[in-house]
Amino acid sequence: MSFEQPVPTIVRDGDAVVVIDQTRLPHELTFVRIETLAQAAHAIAHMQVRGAPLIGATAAFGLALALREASDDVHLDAACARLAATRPTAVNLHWALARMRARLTPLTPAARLEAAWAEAEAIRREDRAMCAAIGRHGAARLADIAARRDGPVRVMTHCNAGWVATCGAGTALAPVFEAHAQGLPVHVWVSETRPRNQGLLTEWELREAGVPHTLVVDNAAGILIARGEVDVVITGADRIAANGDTANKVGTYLKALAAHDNGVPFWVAAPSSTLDFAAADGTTLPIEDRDPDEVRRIAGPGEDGRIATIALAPAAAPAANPAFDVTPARLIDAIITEAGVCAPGELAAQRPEPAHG
Ligand SMILES: CSC[C@H]1O[C@H](OP(=O)(O)O)[C@H](O)[C@@H]1O
Repeated sequence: MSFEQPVPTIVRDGDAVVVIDQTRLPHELTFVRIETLAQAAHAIAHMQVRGAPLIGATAAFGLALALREASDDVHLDAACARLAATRPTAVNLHWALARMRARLTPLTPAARLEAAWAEAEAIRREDRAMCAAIGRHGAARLADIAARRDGPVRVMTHCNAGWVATCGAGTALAPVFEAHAQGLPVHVWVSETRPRNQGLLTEWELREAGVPHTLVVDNAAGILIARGEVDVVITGADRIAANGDTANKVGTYLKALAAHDNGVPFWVAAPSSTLDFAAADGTTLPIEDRDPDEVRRIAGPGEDGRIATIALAPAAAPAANPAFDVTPARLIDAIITEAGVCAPGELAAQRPEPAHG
């Protein structure tokens, strides 16, 4: 029995879409009903919706919502620009908008709304299938590791690339969920991933799925790897350049360095919608700088159980908040996509065909 996404992360409901509000997780599972372009853009920019593949799907549905308001070329272009401006690093957002534009531009304005809903749903459905394939390919590699050792396969993750970040079973976590579903013993070292602590979403997903795991601070990664307590590091990706250089949540690069220094395999898992063949290498990948207050402040349930935000550092503390970094291909041992597992240098063979023409 393969692992299935427990709760839909995005689903159409009439003339709206309903998404999980990830800013309330892992403490509260709540939903947001998105009815307009503005609400879709807000949800992406403020990370109510997050995770490269889910950002792409949400932008696609956001375009359909925009066309409910008006479907002429000027409005279509303005809506694409507004959604594209929400977050720069996850290429899935820009891939989805380009795919939607290629599908809609040739149509008459009157035919665009129905086609937009259909194309957005196709993107959602295809991402679900891509996650499942990544799970199968990755689980087979985890089984290879299991065959060489006693005890559970010990996986380290970074940030959250689980089912809440996608339209399906996840990317970096999909092999873990699939291996666990197949009865393969695994244990996951879950890095909290400051400053937004998306690792707490990973902890929640794994706990709900009954997968053994241990939550650790990001800075524990080095000693765990050096001690030989990690068999493989698996992360997601937000944008993978043609040579395999990978932009992912800040801190990924440091884990890749520690893994490389200790001979621990480092795998990146992502659907082909994360591949950016327009970027020859990682030197041009856009890195999002987010509000420094995300470094100074943190949110969580207070004594009364209500979500509160507290200041870890004074407002006067100068802070910087690069949200991603770039891991060079030389530090990556394998890239897992829906097409299979390859070395970074073999990505060209996985270049997807254009969706329309
Ligand atoms: C399958 S999620 C991929 C990727 O997206 C996350 O970034 P964010 O939480 O800012 O949306 C993280 O980098 C994941 O690895």
